[in-house]
Amino acid sequence: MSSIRDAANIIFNLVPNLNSQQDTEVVDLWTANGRILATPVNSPLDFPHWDNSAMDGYAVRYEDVQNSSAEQPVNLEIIAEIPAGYQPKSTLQPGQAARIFTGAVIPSGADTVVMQEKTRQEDNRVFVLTTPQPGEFVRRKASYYQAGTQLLPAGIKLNGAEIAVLAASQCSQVRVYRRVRVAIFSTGDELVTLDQALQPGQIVDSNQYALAALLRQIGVEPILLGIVNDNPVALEETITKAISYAGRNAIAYGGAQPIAHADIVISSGGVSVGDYDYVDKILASLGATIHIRSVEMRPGKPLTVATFPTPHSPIYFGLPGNPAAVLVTFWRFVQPVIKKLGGLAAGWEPVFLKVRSHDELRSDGKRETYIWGSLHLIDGLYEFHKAGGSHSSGNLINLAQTNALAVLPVGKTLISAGEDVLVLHLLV
Ligand SMILES: Nc1nc2c(c(=O)[nH]1)N[C@H]1C(S)=C(S)[C@@H](COP(=O)(O)OP(=O)(O)OC[C@H]3O[C@@H](n4cnc5c(N)ncnc54)[C@H](O)[C@@H]3O)O[C@H]1N2
Ligand code: MOO
Ligand SMILES: [Mg+2]
Repeated sequence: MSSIRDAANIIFNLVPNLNSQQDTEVVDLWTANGRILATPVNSPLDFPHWDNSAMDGYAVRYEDVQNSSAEQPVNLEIIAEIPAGYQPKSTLQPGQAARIFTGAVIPSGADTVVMQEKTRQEDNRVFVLTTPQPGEFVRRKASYYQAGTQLLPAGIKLNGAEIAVLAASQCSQVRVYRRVRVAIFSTGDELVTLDQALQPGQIVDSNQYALAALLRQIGVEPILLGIVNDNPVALEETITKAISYAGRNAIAYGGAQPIAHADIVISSGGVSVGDYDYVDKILASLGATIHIRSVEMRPGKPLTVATFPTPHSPIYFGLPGNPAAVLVTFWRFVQPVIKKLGGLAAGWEPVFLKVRSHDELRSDGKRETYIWGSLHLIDGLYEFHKAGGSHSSGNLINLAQTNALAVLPVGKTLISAGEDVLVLHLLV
């Protein structure tokens, strides 16, 4: 049985780097939200593009107003009005000012802006009621970004701020990593789809719905392979299909024939020691290397992670069948793998926060224990509240509304109410 730390190291090191040329696509900026930038972006534009005003007011020569005050205001001749979007036509001479508005180009000769509230205008003259700082309220050309240097690095997620930066630099299309392909299926003779009448002994395959939703939450459209019976032949057929899946986004590697399989295959169930738990056996018969068979964690102990002796092998996750184990192992291992595989250079690792626990938390101390619950903001600080009801890994009912998992390491049997606890933060 691997410790969580070892398992995490082994699993995260299995993740191949997507090829920054072949595993990419060009998308329109309007649809780039949430995608990972595949190549660094430079801009030929300076930001700001030209010296411009940060205020509505008057562009002046600092020299003219350096001793101005409310008692002894300097007054200047207003020689121009410069709204945003216009090119100034004249140069300020000593004793002159230009009426200017936020975002408008600073006229030559001027070096400082006095905000309107610190002035008084009489006809074509402005009285300056303060001494500004030299250069005040001038947004200097290239002071935010110099043309030709790196604007955005590869490997970052494009959200509102990054998309604004790209739009401002007239980047209408961007090269991003292709979406990660993930195939999922469930195993178990007891499983039926949710529209089937339940016979004694049967339950609905909720894991596939859970996994599909978790994947869509991180921008992956899952390949749904359905329910597979506890039957070695059917299982082998499905696993073979999953690892050789030729999907819509077929990609050619190294100029060879297009081979497009899932990058990741996730099954749930059939990885424990029962007579009908066939997953590991089938993986072995297909020549897979099984990197992880079980992990010192609760829930989630019988976790299988494997790869196949094929170029660009998918990573196979055989998650334990219990619904809580599926969610916990997905959040702890699978989600980071998908983010890393998807090209995210940093920030793909699980995030643990130290917060106060509202409730007493207990474990037998034998395995690292993940207790589901929610974070509540109390006076600006997060507090962990344990979900009520049974924490059996077969109970999916009280998993609803979970947004954090409290972690009790091996050997830790009790966290008293009010004590600090590390929680795995689940907000994506
Ligand atoms: N002798 C032992 N038995 C078990 C051990 C052990 O160490 N020794 N480990 C237990 C733990 S911990 C877990 S977790 C489970 C994992 O079992 P499997 O991965 O083999 O999963 P199954 O046996 O197929 O199912 C377990 C449980 O989950 C339900 N299930 C399965 N698939 C779904 C689905 N798609 N949707 C909803 N629920 C599902 C299934 O009905 C079972 O109740 O093994 C323990 N046993
Ligand atoms: O690991 Mo199991 O998931 O404890 O129920
Ligand atoms: Mg089993």
